[in-house]
Amino acid sequence: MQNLEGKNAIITGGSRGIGFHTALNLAKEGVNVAIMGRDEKALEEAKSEIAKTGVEVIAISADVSDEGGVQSAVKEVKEKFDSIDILINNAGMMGSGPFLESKTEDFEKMMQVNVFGMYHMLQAVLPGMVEQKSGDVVNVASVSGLRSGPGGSLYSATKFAVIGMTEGLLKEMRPHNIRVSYLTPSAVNTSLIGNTKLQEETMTQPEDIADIIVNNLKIHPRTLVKNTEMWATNPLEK
Ligand SMILES: NC(=O)c1ccc[n+]([C@@H]2O[C@H](COP(=O)([O-])OP(=O)(O)OC[C@H]3O[C@@H](n4cnc5c(N)ncnc54)[C@H](O)[C@@H]3O)[C@@H](O)[C@H]2O)c1
Ligand SMILES: CC(=O)[C@H](C)O
Repeated sequence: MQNLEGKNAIITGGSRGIGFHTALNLAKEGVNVAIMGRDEKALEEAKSEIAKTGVEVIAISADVSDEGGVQSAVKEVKEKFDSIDILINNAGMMGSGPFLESKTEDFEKMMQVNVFGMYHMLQAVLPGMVEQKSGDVVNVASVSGLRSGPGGSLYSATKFAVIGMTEGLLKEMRPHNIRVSYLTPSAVNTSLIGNTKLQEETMTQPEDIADIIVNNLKIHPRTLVKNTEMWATNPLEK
């Protein structure tokens, strides 16, 4: 295992849900964290909570689907932290419903956030990791990127794309001593899936995903855990 203390991380969508808990767990390990999101009030609240751990915390308001905004946000982080050692590409949105009732603009928006958002972050952060010959990237996909069902075709298309991009990239980056991996959670108890009628105790909690991310990051850099697939116990996922 490696010690993460003193490393620097960026977490997109770090103001709530999986992103917030991951940022908090990393901070508890002594990692300085930059959280990115769109809601300034939520970001400031998250920042105060994480700062109680004693690490350096930066909160930056940026929309991951805005390439220029991402470039400036990452530049700001690089100016404050010496290096970026860990990138958690977590920001995402979900839309669902019958395919024939879907609207092009809604699908485009979801692609922009879930796929191009990750692409912009990777383009901004990876050159520094290649230069320093080390780094960890975790792309949050979903079990919806492994299989799909009625009403889920468009969200699944974005998550299949995330996994495809990650599979190629991890092989390109491995010779540079950079680990690029992905996670495929099932139903996690966050605002993303809203009112699902699922019982909370049958769902994965965002803290569980954060535990898995941090545990994987602590594994010695010579070994890459390519994907961690998680299953809640609820009936949605049969
Ligand atoms: N909740 C689930 O059941 C579940 C399951 C599998 C995968 N996921 C994935 O986990 C990730 C995190 O989701 P969550 O469940 O914590 O949801 P959440 O809604 O609680 O959090 C999403 C975060 O992403 C941020 N975000 C959304 N659009 C953004 C944008 N354009 N720019 C910057 N930030 C943006 C939000 O502000 C928020 O902080 C998503 O990629 C989601 O697809 C969630
Ligand atoms: C939101 C999501 O990704 C599903 C539940 O797998």
